[in-house]
Amino acid sequence: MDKLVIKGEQTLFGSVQISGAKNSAVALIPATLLSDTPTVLDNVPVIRDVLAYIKIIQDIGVKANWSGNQLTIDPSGVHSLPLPSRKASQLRASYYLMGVMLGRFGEAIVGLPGGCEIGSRPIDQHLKGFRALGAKVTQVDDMIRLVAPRLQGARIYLDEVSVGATINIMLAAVMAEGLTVIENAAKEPEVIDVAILLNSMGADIIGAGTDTIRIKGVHKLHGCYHTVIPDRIEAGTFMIAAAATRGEVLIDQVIPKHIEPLSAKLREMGVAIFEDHESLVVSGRSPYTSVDIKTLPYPGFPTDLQPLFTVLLTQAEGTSLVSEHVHLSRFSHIQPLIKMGAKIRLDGRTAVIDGPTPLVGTKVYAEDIRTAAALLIAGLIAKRETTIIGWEQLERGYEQLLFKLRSLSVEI
Ligand SMILES: CC(=O)N[C@H]1[C@@H](OP(=O)(O)OP(=O)(O)OC[C@H]2O[C@@H](n3ccc(=O)[nH]c3=O)[C@H](O)[C@@H]2O)O[C@H](CO)[C@@H](O)[C@@H]1O
Ligand SMILES: C=C(OP(=O)(O)O)C(=O)O
Repeated sequence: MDKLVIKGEQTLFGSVQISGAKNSAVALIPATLLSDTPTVLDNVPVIRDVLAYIKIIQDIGVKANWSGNQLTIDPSGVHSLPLPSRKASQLRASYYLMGVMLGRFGEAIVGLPGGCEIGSRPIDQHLKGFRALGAKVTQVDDMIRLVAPRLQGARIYLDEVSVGATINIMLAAVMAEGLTVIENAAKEPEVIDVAILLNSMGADIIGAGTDTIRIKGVHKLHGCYHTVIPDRIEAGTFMIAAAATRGEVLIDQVIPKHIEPLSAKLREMGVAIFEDHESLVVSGRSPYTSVDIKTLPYPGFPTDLQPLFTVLLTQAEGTSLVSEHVHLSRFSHIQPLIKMGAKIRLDGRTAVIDGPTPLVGTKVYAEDIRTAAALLIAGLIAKRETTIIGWEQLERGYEQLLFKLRSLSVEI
């Protein structure tokens, strides 16, 4: 199926269980290859990026077995092989095989990563970290080669707060000689999740979740059992959808603190949110007032929810400003939204949204996963039907999305 047709003017009601986090799972899976005994990962989302990762590691001798959402990874047969670009470009997180292979075998040959096309996404900070640990880095066409028979701990200051670089350097440094200190590190919950896994495997990491992470190298890691944290972006998607459709949804199996930057903004515009330990209820209201958001590294407002929040702001009274400070040109959702009737203009890295405007369903094209999610929400509130081409991007990161939406009374 190459298009998704959404009936307009729908309201979400009911409860939904949030799956394990895509951006954690795709880092935890390669991290398990640093040991030579099996690790059990629980709450792993069955999504396309995870399945692609499993295929990649199976090709280098790793055994992986599913039991529901539990994934057992046996890396005892892993061997180092070049990861060609056609495989590495299937997803962003293939870059973690650089840190893992370098840490485990002292050598890695990995193609440049893929992922959402949301502007330039350099990996210079990953390479700066590997160089600081003593690796020789060369690039031929779209392949990166890293060599370091023995990695040596180092002090690394990141010029950009990067989730990928922070995790990749942690992966390479866990078995390096001596102490590594990452300064200006990313503080995202996914960084902490990886550090918890590595520590359960025998690593010595402190400070994950702050901007200074200290890693004392150890000689060997072992397998363990670990549960993937809930996907805060999936949770945010349902929260915004509930608010935009003026519905009421219980979002279950979440860590409310991880979604605080979104909850705070929703409350500010008039959405009612009731929090419990592992769940929250989002209750849509009318009218909403305009608010401004600025995407920033955690605990700032997450860039991955910016396109979706923009849709909600088209329904708020007044002018809202959305400034993108992480992926500076992440605005491919703006044109399709304008086609649906939204009043949005772009001024550099800021979208200016005048609302409220009724949206009208039409045929729209989604270039990446969060644009697809944004257009899905736009389709739910629009008049008439919306057809999304490129909707299969959603399968990269949303587990059983259509099933979950149908259970919230959505016709799709
Ligand atoms: C698989 C995964 O986890 N993807 C997430 C990860 O992507 P990803 O790890 O690619 O994003 P980063 O946190 O690295 O990027 C943040 C910013 O730093 C810049 N940068 C990054 C690395 C580098 O070497 N040089 C550099 O300049 C990027 O261009 C961007 O402007 O974090 C992003 C920011 O929360 C999210 O949008 C993605 O969903
Ligand atoms: C940008 C995203 O993912 P990736 O980094 O995998 O492309 C995302 O999940 O919104």
